[in-house]
Amino acid sequence: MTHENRPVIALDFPEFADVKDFLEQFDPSEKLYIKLGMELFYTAGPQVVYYVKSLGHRVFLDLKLHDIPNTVESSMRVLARLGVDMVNVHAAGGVEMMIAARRGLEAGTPTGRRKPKLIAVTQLTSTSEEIMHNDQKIMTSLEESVINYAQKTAEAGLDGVVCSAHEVEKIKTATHEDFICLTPGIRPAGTASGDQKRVMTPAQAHQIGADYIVVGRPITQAQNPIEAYHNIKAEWNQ
Ligand SMILES: O=c1ccn([C@@H]2O[C@H](COP(=O)(O)O)[C@@H](O)[C@H]2O)c(=O)[nH]1
Repeated sequence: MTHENRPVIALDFPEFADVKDFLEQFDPSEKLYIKLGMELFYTAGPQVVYYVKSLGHRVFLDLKLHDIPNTVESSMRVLARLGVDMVNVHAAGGVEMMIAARRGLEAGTPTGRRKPKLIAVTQLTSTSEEIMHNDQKIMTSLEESVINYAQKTAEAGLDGVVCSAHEVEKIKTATHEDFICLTPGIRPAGTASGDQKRVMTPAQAHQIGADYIVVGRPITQAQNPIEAYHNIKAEWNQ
């Protein structure tokens, strides 16, 4: 089991300048784990990755690739050159697509550089069982669907999954202890869930054995983001 002791901060901002403003609030000696998603990558591209890496932070590039295997493979080959620490795909793309993603990442990682971890999204943490039944017409329980995606991800040889903290124990049993469970949908007690449906506090996520927690708005929209980050980090490491 991995325990990444830093919460992964989701920087869902519209502009590169917002990233700079946010990161400048931290002591430069504090090394963070940053998640960059579609919003920033679509506006700022690789430059924002290079900037965050130049400050010595880790980067999870959360682009959730989901396309035909050939397209995913060639996109992963390109993403592998960026120097990020983790990337992802949607498990719904299927085993063949996930194997292609892995192949692309392996082929694209420059010699001597560590290959980024590759994980797959199971069911988004904004999805409830009702939404899954109505919109996706997957008529199993949500937990069964998540576990099925996790098993397919393991079969494809990926490093782990994105899931909610609620499913971590069952996923580890269905795959293996070292299979990464990265969990968004983290909400400290008393904070708004927003669009997230399957939520847990940092302390509960720790207790249940999540390997990574991802936290966005409870930090980035807090009155004092640095204090919010340190409180969540302390709760996660209790
Ligand atoms: O299932 C998923 C997959 C990815 N995310 C991403 O995590 C953050 C969560 O942000 P909050 O502000 O803490 O809700 C966000 O960037 C999502 O794109 C997820 O929430 N659920």
